[in-house]
Amino acid sequence: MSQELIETVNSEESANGEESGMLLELSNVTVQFGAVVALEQANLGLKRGELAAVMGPNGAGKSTVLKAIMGLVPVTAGQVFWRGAPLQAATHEIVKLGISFVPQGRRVFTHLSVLENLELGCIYLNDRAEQARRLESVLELFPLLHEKRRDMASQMSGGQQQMLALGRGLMAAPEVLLLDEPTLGLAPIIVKEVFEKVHEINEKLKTTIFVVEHNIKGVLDIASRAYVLDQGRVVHDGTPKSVEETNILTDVFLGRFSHGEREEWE
Ligand SMILES: Nc1ncnc2c1ncn2[C@@H]1O[C@H](COP(=O)(O)OP(=O)(O)OP(=O)(O)O)[C@@H](O)[C@H]1O
Repeated sequence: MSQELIETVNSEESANGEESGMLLELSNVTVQFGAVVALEQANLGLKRGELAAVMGPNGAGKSTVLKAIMGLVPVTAGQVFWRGAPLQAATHEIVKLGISFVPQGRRVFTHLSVLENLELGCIYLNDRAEQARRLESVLELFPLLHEKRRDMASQMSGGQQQMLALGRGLMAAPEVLLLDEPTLGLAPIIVKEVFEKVHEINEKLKTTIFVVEHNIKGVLDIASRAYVLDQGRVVHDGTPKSVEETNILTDVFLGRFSHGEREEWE
């Protein structure tokens, strides 16, 4: 490639996103379902290596953020950018770009074994050796899955199935992992284990993570960045510490916002 062409490509790539350090970015994204505005001109982004939490009350639009990235909901305005370029791939192709989605509800295949579930995480790969390498590294990261590798997923507890769902997400060797409520419905001791594992994935594998969570304390303990949503709007973007200092979550959960603006209460 000529120097001139390299510079053109680089400047195009940096038109949005990577120039500002954003690996994945939602820029002014609006998602509407008929009269319901699930996301309104939302700006959220993930820098390489970050673990960003997305928090907010029920119906705030948190899951819609992840679904907009995955092309699972119609983006009516705005754009999702991946490495600075518009993300336009079909949902089933997105995993090949390096984005892996672990949806809410531990959707493992209960009639398949642990190993079979994991293998499905990179079923699109033709390279058998690479599949085997990935399986080995996931089993190393999850000793529990290694121990239970021949068991049927139906024999596992909820927490174990969540670990399996995480492991399957990692079989795609993603640059970015999107996690929707990974601790939902789990016992407190298991919740702690799941958060520790998510943190470990971010630290050890350097996987960039977007995590939607209801468990505020747990997720703020491991996050490096925090978004707060309310009625489809991003009302806070900062460090976990800034979330605590501004008391934003109390205001949002008490309904002290109107159209994205904080209302003064006496
Ligand atoms: N497929 C859909 N059709 C119609 N409305 C939808 C659809 N998906 C989401 N919504 C609505 O969009 C809004 C945001 O939903 P979303 O699931 O993103 O919220 P959330 O913050 O993840 O909520 P929760 O914490 O309850 O999971 C809600 O009002 C929801 O009812």
